[in-house]
Amino acid sequence: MSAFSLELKDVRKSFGKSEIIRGTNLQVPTGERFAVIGPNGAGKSTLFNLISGRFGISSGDILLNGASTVGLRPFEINRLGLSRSFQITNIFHRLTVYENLRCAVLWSLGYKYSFWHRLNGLKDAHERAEAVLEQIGLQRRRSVAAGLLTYAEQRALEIGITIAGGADVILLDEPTAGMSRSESDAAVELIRKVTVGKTLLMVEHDMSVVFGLADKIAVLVYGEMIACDTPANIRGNAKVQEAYLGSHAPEEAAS
Ligand SMILES: Nc1ncnc2c1ncn2[C@@H]1O[C@H](COP(=O)(O)OP(=O)(O)OP(=O)(O)O)[C@@H](O)[C@H]1O
Repeated sequence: MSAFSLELKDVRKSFGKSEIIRGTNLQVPTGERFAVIGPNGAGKSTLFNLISGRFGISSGDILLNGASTVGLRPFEINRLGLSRSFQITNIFHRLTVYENLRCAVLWSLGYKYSFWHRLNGLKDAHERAEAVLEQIGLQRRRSVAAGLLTYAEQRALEIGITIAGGADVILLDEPTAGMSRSESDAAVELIRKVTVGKTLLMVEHDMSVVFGLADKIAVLVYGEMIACDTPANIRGNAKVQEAYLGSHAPEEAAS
């Protein structure tokens, strides 16, 4: 068993003649929370797309729990234990909150979307969906159509859908984007709670979220990982200050 849930080894990705990811290395130890930060266009989303299998890498290797995922399709990587959030787009707006979660559980079990006729017999899926519903604090909203939830509730549901299948490695894409300060504080607490014992990699622009939640921060600038360190060391890293953080890092971690 690898000590690292996720490893990137000299990963490169080009679109046409443009090299967007330029030899990235990253080791995420099992059970740790990592944040990837960097300026707009640095390649953060591309990196997520490579890790989750949406795009193929041009060269290098990506290991999930010690095994290479190169060449695998997103659902195959998902079945190996990696789940990625998609910023609300994976919510079915006409289904209720509970149905969305049950759907996500069934998807992870391999029922895809042809499961409807078997639903009642699937006690495990029901219990798992109920457990996630409780974890994300939306029990009272269980019968509400997801499209009628508030924005913050939809983002919580999105996190619920991401963790519903029981994946060990969770990728969250800007989980607090568009939230007020108090909503984002609540989201941080939710993420902290649902990722206990799991490995988290998140892309996030809000530095108080990043510094409050991450064990380690990886800084990506123009496709190169210029630093990966604890929040305190990242705050004090002159190279990072110059390339990205400037005066934007919070004075003290918000944890
Ligand atoms: N499918 C694609 N084809 C061609 N170029 C792409 C593709 N996807 C991303 N890029 C380019 O890769 C670069 C990095 O984009 P990416 O979205 O990964 O950056 P980012 O760090 O996530 O930015 P932001 O913080 O603004 O979301 C950009 O120049 C973008 O235009």
